[in-house]
Amino acid sequence: MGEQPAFIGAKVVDKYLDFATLIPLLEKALIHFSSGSEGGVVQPIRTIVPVAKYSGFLGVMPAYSKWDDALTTKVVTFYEKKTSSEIPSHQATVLLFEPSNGTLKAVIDGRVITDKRTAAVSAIATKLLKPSHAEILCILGSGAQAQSHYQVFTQQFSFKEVRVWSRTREKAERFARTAEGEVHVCSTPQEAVSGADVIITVTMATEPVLFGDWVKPGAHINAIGACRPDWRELDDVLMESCVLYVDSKEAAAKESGDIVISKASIFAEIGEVLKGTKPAVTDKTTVFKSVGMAVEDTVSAKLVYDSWLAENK
Ligand SMILES: NC(=O)C1=CN([C@@H]2O[C@H](COP(=O)(O)OP(=O)(O)OC[C@H]3O[C@@H](n4cnc5c(N)ncnc54)[C@H](O)[C@@H]3O)[C@@H](O)[C@H]2O)C=CC1
Ligand SMILES: O=C([O-])C1=[NH+]CCC1
Repeated sequence: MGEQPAFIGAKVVDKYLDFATLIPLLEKALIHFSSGSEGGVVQPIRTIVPVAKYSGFLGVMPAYSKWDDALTTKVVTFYEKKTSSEIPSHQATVLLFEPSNGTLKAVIDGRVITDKRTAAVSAIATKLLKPSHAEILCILGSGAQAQSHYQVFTQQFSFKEVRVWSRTREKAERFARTAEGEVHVCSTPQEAVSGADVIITVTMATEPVLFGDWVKPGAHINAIGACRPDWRELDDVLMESCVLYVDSKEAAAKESGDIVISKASIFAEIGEVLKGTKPAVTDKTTVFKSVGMAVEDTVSAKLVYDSWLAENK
């Protein structure tokens, strides 16, 4: 038997995954992913196992990145109904392998990776697609992704006003209380969205919570939920009238009800915009529909492992 794999928990992951370091790595990964075989990313569509009895899902997300020489698989579970406030709706573990021989090098907490890399990718899309004078940020949802998106968006941009709406007002109020800056709690999603320049939808909704008629023309929307083909966050009016960007065309068209049900056509992957092969439209309403990609977990896990190794040699 060789050496035991390292076990890296959530606190350590959080310490090493700072957005300023993570964002450039994710930008490169998105470019590599959208460059076909030249990009050296091997990432099949994830396998999802429904656990219908408990309204849950288990996803397996493997990827290899030639440029990072990193091989991982994430195993993620997500449950529609929370059984306890202590157990997060999404839990994950990332396994990091030595690519040259397949040895397992590390077992890494994947929850913090999922929260942070998803928010960082939304920030990348927003930098490209937001209107030139973006003053009002609106967040629909108040869970784990709302937290990580708030963190990176307040770090990377300077909005004059941040609004939050959540199904349960008390949760929105808790979100506002624990936020570092001022957050205005709204009573309805329409109130929160009205006049907003950038909107983030981070809910477990299965029916639309954001309607095109409410959205200020030219706003940019990051749509993070609705990762099942029969789940939606955005209505047909918005999906049909926006310029639609995604992380992966193949995955988004298969996995998200926002696209499957509306049959909206995809304009570009965000990696194509970063590469310069597709334009960033900033004078029309844009949607970045994110479903989450394994290669984002790969580069995040490698950053965590390399930082951990440097301190624990
Ligand atoms: N695109 C990506 O890469 C990723 C997407 N996600 C998705 O992001 C969304 C949020 O995830 P987390 O913050 O981790 O979950 P969470 O469970 O921490 O928070 C969920 C939020 O959605 C709200 N919510 C639940 N049902 C709702 C409904 N029917 N209508 C309106 N609001 C509702 C809850 O009140 C809560 O504020 C989920 O849909 C999740 O699957 C999660 C990880 C990665
Ligand atoms: O990319 C990801 O890890 C997920 N996307 C939706 C649920 C989990």
